[in-house]
Amino acid sequence: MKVFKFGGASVKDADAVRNVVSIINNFSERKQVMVVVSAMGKTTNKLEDILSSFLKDEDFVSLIEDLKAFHFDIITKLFQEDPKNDIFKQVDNLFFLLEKKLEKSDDVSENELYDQIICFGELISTHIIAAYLNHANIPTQWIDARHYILASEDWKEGIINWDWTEQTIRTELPNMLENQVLVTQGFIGGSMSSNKTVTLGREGSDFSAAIFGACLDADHVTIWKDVPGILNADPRRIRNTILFNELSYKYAAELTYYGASVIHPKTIRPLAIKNIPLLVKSFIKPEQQGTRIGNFPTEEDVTSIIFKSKQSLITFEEKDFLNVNRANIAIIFKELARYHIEVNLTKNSAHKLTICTNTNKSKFRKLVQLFDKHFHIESIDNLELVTIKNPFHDVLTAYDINLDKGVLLEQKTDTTYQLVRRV
Ligand SMILES: Nc1ncnc2c1ncn2[C@@H]1O[C@H](COP(=O)(O)OP(=O)(O)O)[C@@H](O)[C@H]1O
Ligand SMILES: N[C@@H](CC(=O)OP(=O)(O)O)C(=O)O
Repeated sequence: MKVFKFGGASVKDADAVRNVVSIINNFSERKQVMVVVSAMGKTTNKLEDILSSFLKDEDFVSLIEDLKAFHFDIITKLFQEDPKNDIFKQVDNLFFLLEKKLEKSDDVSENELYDQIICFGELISTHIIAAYLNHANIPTQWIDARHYILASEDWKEGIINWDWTEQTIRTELPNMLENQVLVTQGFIGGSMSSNKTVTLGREGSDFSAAIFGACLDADHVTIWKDVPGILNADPRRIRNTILFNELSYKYAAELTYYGASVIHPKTIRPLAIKNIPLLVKSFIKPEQQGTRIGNFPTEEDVTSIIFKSKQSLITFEEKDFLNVNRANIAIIFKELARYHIEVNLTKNSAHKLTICTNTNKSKFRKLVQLFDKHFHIESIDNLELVTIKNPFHDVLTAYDINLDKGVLLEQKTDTTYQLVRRV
């Protein structure tokens, strides 16, 4: 069996959905294929705006209306010859349920509410894709990922219960895959302790595809993108990029760790453990090979450039003229792990520990609360982490990487050059 994952860009309008259906038709046997789909276009960002307006007591209803109109426009175009198709009622009902969830309650934290609202993007898109596949005479069943992927109630970044998830997927899905296409949501799972939704981290649909692929021992997992495959840099940032035909799991994991947004960082591991190939292919030119990620030799001499934006440098400076020592470094790192604060780069000197991390104001406030007694804590925001794998002399000039606004931190090893710059 195989798993196909389609992201927001691949289902952003009616033509895009038609293209997805033609890929499923042409590149699968209409069975033994599990299709994992994200929310359409920028729907997840729109849902975040709706939630934030609701929390600020601003007008969120008109934002819901806009999002509903966006989806209705797509289904009206797709089901022109079938205006009575059930999908119209289903989408209407999902928007009704979305509005119902937006009711003030003191029992529900903002993060928990976030997950109950944000999941609607994927719920709506998968209903539409499944209905359109059936409309195109491709037998398809919609399934609810929350019944198969179980996660902890770490809202916004649920941690997978692998044993339960693997057992359920293995027991229930193979039969269902026998003679039809299964369509399900990326990015969402069900809670282990209630029947609530838990999301798996922004852009986490790739990870969902890897979970299904690993649990079903798939022949391969294909992620369909708007680029020809994995390139040595984001083509939106660098001209004349190079396509990797083959890439080792290790190198791919490294690129995603440094911030290559083309695949979610959690995607590689479950597939690498089972040696399941991960293909990254273009939904614009689906007949092209794309990139195959597997157990290939590491690419020692390819230069790759990765930009990770929305970074902050947080500095912990000792208040008592004590040096930053092993003991307090350990305490700081323990708390960073507890609050899921990513450490993308570190530097320590006699009195200071500096970390480069993803900007997150509320997590920063938490750190200040925790460590204020012993440390002066400062954050510098609006930064970008640039990582160059296998750099060469003059690499910055060659790739036109401009440092005019200032570099705050720089680190070089034999194979990797990293710098944090202002943007
Ligand atoms: N190394 C890279 N190779 C290819 N694409 C990259 C790379 N780094 C960043 N990207 C960007 O990732 C984008 C695709 O990811 P994304 O927009 O998240 O897709 P989707 O939402 O459809 O899953 C590309 O359009 C490209 O600009
Ligand atoms: N819709 C979610 C999950 C996701 O993975 O989306 P995409 O595949 O479009 O990056 C998000 O935007 O975060």
